[in-house]
Amino acid sequence: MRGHPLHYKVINGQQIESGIPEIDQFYRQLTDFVRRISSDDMTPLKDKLVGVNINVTPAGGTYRWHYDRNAVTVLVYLNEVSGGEIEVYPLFRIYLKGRGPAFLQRWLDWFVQLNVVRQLFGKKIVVKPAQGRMVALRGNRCLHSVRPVQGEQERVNIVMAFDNYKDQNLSKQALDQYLYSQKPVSSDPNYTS
Ligand SMILES: O=C(O)CCC(=O)C(=O)O
Ligand SMILES: [Fe+2]
Repeated sequence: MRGHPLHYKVINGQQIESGIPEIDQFYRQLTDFVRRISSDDMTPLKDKLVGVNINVTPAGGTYRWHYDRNAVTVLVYLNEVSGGEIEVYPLFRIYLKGRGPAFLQRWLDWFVQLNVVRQLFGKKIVVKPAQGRMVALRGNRCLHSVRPVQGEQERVNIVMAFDNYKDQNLSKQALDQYLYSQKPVSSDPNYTS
């Protein structure tokens, strides 16, 4: 694959809940901490499939520049590998939060992640994966990506998503409309308000 491919395997939230319930518990126990650092009414996602995941990124795997759909993401790295650093531009998104047309948000997101824009205006933070290391970010505001994993070993981490209680209902509506409606809607629920 070329560019910044999406290249990883996922153990989803339902598999975690039945097979590794301790991790599901840990996810729910983090809620207070996330509320404190974000000063917002965050909850684990109602959607059990996507709320907590374990990502297994094989050697050579990367994760392209993106924003998460949810407000706060907490990552816990389970092993140390060479490469595989997460790169973050904190609060770099020009975020309309549904107060503008979807095409404009899509264009702003495309523009801001251009190399030249990032290099001129951004201040990048790079974090190496290490066993037990935790990273919390405003996933829908911070532009982030993962550098290629080097060596032979897979990179393994827990990804835990939190969102504002009200926003979860909104984005669920948008997703349901996207999945089930006959009407043409914006092609990607990331860009519906
Ligand atoms: O694995 C990481 O360090 C980041 C993963 C990520 O950004 C995501 O799953 O949305
Ligand atoms: Fe992400």
